[in-house]
This record gives sequence, C-alpha cells and structure tokens, in this order.
Amino acid sequence: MSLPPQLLHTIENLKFQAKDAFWALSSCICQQSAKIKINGRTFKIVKVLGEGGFSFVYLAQDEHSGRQFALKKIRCPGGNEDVRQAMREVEAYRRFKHPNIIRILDSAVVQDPSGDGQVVYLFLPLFKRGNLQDAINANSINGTHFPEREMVRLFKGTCEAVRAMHDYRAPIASRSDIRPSRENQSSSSGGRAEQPRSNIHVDNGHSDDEEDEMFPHPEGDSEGGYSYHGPAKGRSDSVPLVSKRGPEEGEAIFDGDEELARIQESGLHNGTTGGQTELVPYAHRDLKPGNVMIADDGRPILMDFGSAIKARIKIENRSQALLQQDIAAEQSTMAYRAPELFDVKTGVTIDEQVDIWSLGCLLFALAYSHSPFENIQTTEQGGSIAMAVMNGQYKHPGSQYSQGLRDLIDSMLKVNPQERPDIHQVLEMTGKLLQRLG
Ligand SMILES: Nc1ncnc2c1ncn2[C@@H]1O[C@H](COP(=O)(O)OP(=O)(O)OP(=O)(O)O)[C@@H](O)[C@H]1O
Repeated sequence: MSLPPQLLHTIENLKFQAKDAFWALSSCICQQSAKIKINGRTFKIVKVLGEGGFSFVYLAQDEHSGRQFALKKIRCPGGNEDVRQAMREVEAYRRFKHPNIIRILDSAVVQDPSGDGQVVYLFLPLFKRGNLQDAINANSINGTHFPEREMVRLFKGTCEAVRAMHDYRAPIASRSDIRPSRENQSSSSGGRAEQPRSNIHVDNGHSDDEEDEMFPHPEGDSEGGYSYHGPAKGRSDSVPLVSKRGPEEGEAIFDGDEELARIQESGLHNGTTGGQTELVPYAHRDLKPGNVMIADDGRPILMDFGSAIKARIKIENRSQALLQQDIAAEQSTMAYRAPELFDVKTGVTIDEQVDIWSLGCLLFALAYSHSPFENIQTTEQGGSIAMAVMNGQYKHPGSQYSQGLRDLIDSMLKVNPQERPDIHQVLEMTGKLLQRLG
C-alpha cells in the first residue's frame, strides 16, 4: 500500500527533526564533554598540556572565576589499588612544601564517566612556560644553548627541591612513618618481568597503617581537611569523593602567588609546623628535565611525585631485590635511572643517592640536550642503555662550558652510590660554581 505524498513528507520531516534533535543532543553532549564538574565547580577543558604513562594533563578554566589550572587526570582502571597509587601522588604533593616544589590545589576521585573504574583529578598551578625538557627541545630546534650561569641557576633550584625531600622530617607523633615497610619484611615478586602499573601490587615502601595515613584525613584535621569516602559504586556523574573543602560560590579556588608567599613567609619549607620531628628521607626517583616546570618568574619547580618513595630500603633477599627492580623499571625513566636500580643487589640499602645520579644526568641533559645514556644504541659504544649505565660509560661532547661544570656532572655520575656527593655537597659545589660564573 502506497502512502499519500503528504504523509510521506511528514514522515521525512519527522526524520529530519529527529536527526536535528540527535545532532543537538550530541553536540550538547560533546560540549559537555569539554566541561567537567568537580567539587561543585564547572571547568572548561581548554586543551591538552601533556600526556604521561597513565594520565592526561589538561589546561582547565574555572567557568566562574576564569582562573586557569593544570588538571591532571589519572585513569585507574585497576580499581582501588590504582586509586591508592594515585592518592599516594596526591599525598606526596601535600607532604613537601617548598618554593621549588609544586603545590597541589585540590583533588577529587570520581567514577569514570566513559567507562568503568575511577579517575583521580589533581588540580595543579599552571606553568605556561613549560618544563626544562621543553626548553632543551627549543634549544635543539634553534641551535642554541643555555648560558652556563642560567643553566646552573636552574639546576640549583632543582637541587633545593630535592634537598627538601632528602631532608624531610616527619612529625614523631606519626609512628607509622618509621615502621619498617611490609616490602622490607616480606617477598612477593619472585622474578616478575616488567609489568604495567595496575598489575604490580606493591606498597612502595609504605606499611598498611601508612597507606591509611596517606589517604586524605577527615575534615578539620591538622592536615587540612580532606575526606575520603571510598569509591562510589554506580555513580556516573562527577561527584567528588575525595575533596578538600569545596570553594564557596564566588571564592577563588586558588591563588598560586598568595600560596607561594604564604609558604615562603611561614618557612614551611620542609613540611612540618614545629613539634618533634625525625628525619625520614624521601627520594623522588624520577628526576628528569620533563619533571621540572619553569615558573613565570623563572624558578624551577619540581613535580610528578608519582614515583616518590621513602628513600632508604634495605634489600634482604632476592625477591625484595627483584621487586625493587620492577618498581624502578616501572616508575623511573631509564636514561636517568641509577645503576643500582638496574641490578639490585641483596644485602644493600638503596637510598636517596639514586636521585643524585639522576641529577647528574639532568645537568648533563641541560648542557648537551640529552641524557648521557640516551641514544646509546646509535653510539660507537654499541651496548644497551643498562650496560652503559652500569659501567658508567658516557662522554662529554665538546662545548663552551667550564671544567667546573664538567667536574660537577662527573661527581654525580659515579656508579658506586657511596662515591657520589650527597645533596648538601652537590648544592655546595653548585653554589661555588655559580659564584665563579659571576
Ligand atoms: N602544572 C602544569 N602546568 C603546565 N603543564 C603541565 C603541568 N603539569 C604537567 N604538565 C604537562 O603534562 C606533562 C605530563 O605531566 P606529568 O609528568 O605530571 O604526567 P605523568 O603521567 O606523571 O608523566 P610521566 O609518564 O612522564 O611520569 C608534563 O610533561 C607537562 O608538559
């Protein structure tokens, strides 16, 4: 039976209307996908700033105040263990308060709207000038080099951030901070090969109690009022489950300069506010130019604390050694990784000297645009990066830089960690070099 032409037309019209409605709906959805609501605020995602192994970093703008932030989105497909790992990063950001260390502004754990699992959002101050790796890349493209004084200044600021970690003092009240880690007491790896983060169930040197400690504290506590209510089952919106006190309507979520001034004035450079403390050195474990941002005033700012860990780990047996190798393989960048992390020996204590090696690589990279152990396959040395690192095989390319700079790099790139200077000695040598450079 054929339909009258008028009815056919009406049907076509309805089809188009339905299409229009579909497009309107999808464009609305698309527009919404460029916005995100966290802790009661709506943020516009302006662009992608960078991408890491498990995360995206976006430039986000608060719709209300117009302020811009770096929003790090960490996917946690592996469930609670991944969320815990991400929360360790949040906690590490909060632990170290220093003018050369990035401060976290806020965080939230939400149900991933595009699938299963959770997402952890970190609000960070925006550094428009990029990081030291960006500056190195710009040098390579333009055929330019850092002036030596500027390079040593950037290096010194980075070392000051590292010193705050190596000299970290924990309040004594928090006894869990000094208990031996489960990692040090038991073995669980048994020779696993390099695996993705979500499959490695390690505690990164933290006891169970400390893991609890590392979760945000209840509202109103001394740490500043985070609260964790566990992952939300079946929620599809972006309701924050972990949140600092959400900003009131009209209240600026953050003022980076004010915050920095507060840190500098209060002298809270080492995370403690008085009372009894004890030394609990932390290692960053992934020092490299890409993890040092450049602030508007030119200050180097250390970031990316996903790999930060209590520095001193006693290796008592082969399984613990292999576990540490796994962790290093997953979290530390190979060309900047210390030799003792490539082949972890039994009966030794790994410590914060791993960072000194990475600082040597970082200063070398600032000077010559690449790590001493990058592009190793293409050199006449022939061996792998691991072999070159473990043998301490590298060469300074010809340059205008002073012998003092070369000596400083060489002092840090000692295969035996005990022969490397500690961070205080590195800073002393760096200061003297700066003085000589005028
Ligand atoms: N606060 C910020 N301001 C501007 N850009 C940023 C900021 N934080 C991160 N980025 C950009 O995003 C990139 C990735 O950030 P980040 O290193 O924190 O991610 P990641 O997943 O931990 O990376 P990786 O896999 O290297 O450890 C950085 O190299 C940088 O270019």
